[in-house]
Amino acid sequence: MEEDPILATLKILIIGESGAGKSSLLLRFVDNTFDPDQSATIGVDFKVKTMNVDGNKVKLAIWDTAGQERFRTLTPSYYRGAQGVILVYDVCSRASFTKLDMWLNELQTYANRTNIVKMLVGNKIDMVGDAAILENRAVSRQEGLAFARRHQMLHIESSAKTKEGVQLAFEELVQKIIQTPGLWESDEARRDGQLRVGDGADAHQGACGGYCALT
Ligand SMILES: Nc1nc2c(ncn2[C@@H]2O[C@H](COP(=O)(O)OP(=O)(O)OP(=O)(O)O)[C@@H](O)[C@H]2O)c(=O)[nH]1
Repeated sequence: MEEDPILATLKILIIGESGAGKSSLLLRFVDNTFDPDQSATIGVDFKVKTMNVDGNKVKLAIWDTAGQERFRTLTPSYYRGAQGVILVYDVCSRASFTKLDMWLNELQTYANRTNIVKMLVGNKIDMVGDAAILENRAVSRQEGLAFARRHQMLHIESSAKTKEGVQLAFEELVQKIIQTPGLWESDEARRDGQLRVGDGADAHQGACGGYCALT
């Protein structure tokens, strides 16, 4: 049987504070594993995954960068050509949320596409799910959502540990990229009618109206 052609190859970045769970989200998404002793990223890591969104086969090149300043090198080339970015904070760390402005500034400085699609991910919700440990939460879901709206980002809360929200974060991001005209290269695919968009009038907004907040 003939395989579906790849509609596009997309460059996705993961940025955010050290320890927020960037590498863990990548590992969960690509290899479906979790390491409680995940070590800090030095420089840049890179993984490839093919996924299917709305019937479109898309190849993702996902770049995971070090959150720690001393391990950060080659910043401009890291950002160049990216169509999507996942901005990660830890729902138990106020500092990781406060630092989001800095990451957005860096993104604005180095990314060469103005219409890059952004997904804000509040990670480690497994740490706050139980009433007994509710006091761990440092950033409310509403606050995360409000920040995302202010900066035209999608928003999801996730756990790389339990898998919650991880697949959806990548899917929603890719769906929005594909639906953004001029953002990805293969315009021939649109003309040739290869591109399939989800059924229904709200296809442009994804499964959760453009701003995902898992309950
Ligand atoms: N409980 C819990 N722990 C997590 C989760 N995601 C990551 N961790 C843990 O948090 C720590 C930091 O995770 P990393 O994935 O290395 O974080 P990072 O953002 O890539 O950090 P840098 O590489 O330094 O930028 C590790 O001990 C992970 O196991 C999560 O969803 N839940």
